Amino acid sequence: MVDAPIKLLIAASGTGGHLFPAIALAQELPDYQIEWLGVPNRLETQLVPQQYRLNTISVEGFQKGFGISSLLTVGKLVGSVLKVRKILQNGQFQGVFTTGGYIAGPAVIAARSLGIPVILHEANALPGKVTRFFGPWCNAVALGFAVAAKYLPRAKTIYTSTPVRSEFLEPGVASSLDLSIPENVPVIVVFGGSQGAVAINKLVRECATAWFDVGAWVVHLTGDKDPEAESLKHPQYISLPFYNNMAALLQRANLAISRSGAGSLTELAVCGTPAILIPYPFAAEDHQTYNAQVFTSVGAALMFQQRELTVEKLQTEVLRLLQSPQELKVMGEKAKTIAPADSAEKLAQLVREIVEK
Ligand SMILES: CC(=O)N[C@H]1[C@@H](OP(=O)(O)OP(=O)(O)OC[C@H]2O[C@@H](n3ccc(=O)[nH]c3=O)[C@H](O)[C@@H]2O)O[C@H](CO)[C@@H](O)[C@@H]1O
Repeated sequence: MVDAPIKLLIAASGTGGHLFPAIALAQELPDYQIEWLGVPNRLETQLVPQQYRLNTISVEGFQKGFGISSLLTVGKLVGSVLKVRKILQNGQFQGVFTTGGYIAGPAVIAARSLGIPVILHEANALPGKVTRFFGPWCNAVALGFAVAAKYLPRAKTIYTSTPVRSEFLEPGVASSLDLSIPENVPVIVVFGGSQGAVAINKLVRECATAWFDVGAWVVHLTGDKDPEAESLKHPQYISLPFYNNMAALLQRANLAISRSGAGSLTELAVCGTPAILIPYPFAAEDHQTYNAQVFTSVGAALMFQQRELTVEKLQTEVLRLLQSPQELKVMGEKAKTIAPADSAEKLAQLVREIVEK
């Protein structure tokens, strides 16, 4: 008789940074029967492959009020926990994997109250509040950056790095770039996480002419919330709200200008792309600065805080780097030292060890 497949519920929601690592893990577990737990109106409805059934619950705003201070928050949490318990029981799930954030609270409580093991992956150098609070309840907390362990003294932490989408690891993926850019020109990629960054978009549009003048091309991933996204036209400028083949694009790029979300950073590291990092100033507890510091501390990137970054400064730094291929090369090599390529495998191994025990 063939054994029934192991059933795993993946609770990952909201941003590319939370979804892509979970999708990469799911792809590493082809023999598992996987379902998703998300929220009805967030990015998971677009990004989660259809083969994974998406169960949704409403937990919007949960993380913000998470101080156990507001009755409303506690009420919402109890409601969400009950719903997740029902999903887990009805589906007879044997394990839960989560990438943290607001969906993780109810997922962890529901699973642990039923004795179901939970593996949490925390991608950031400074773990989020939910991870710090619920980490000790989990069977293991896998870390995107080793430095995060010091903020989780009571959790069972293990460093796995953050999994990237499988195409990042395919040899020859660079040739799949479907943007018409001449071969020998320097390419600058600009992106602001999975949602785009309007403030960076504005700065870059004001800087770009000087970069075009020295022959550079700019691929600008603006997100879909920038009303001026279409305002710059130039033969060396490609602007898109979102681009899927990041693996090819980051390998082609000579320089990236980016926010410092954990997902973007890990991909930059895997591709060895030198970067100028501009942490999102309103990220919870300024965690993007902590992420960026992992890169600046080894010389893999430069970091500028948005409040201090003027058009002149960004324009000049980029021109300087474009004229210093050796410096770019060294930054790219340093970036590669940060990300081990087998993160998805390691994480899948950890899930198997815990869920199949
Ligand atoms: C604003 C905010 O709080 N963001 C957080 C969010 O990630 P957020 O999704 O904002 O940012 P990440 O850098 O982690 O991930 C962005 C992902 O989107 C992809 N992408 C982006 C643009 C595009 O056109 N195509 C594309 O595929 C990138 O390749 C990357 O995989 O969760 C991360 C992981 O907890 C955190 O580190 C980030 O700080």
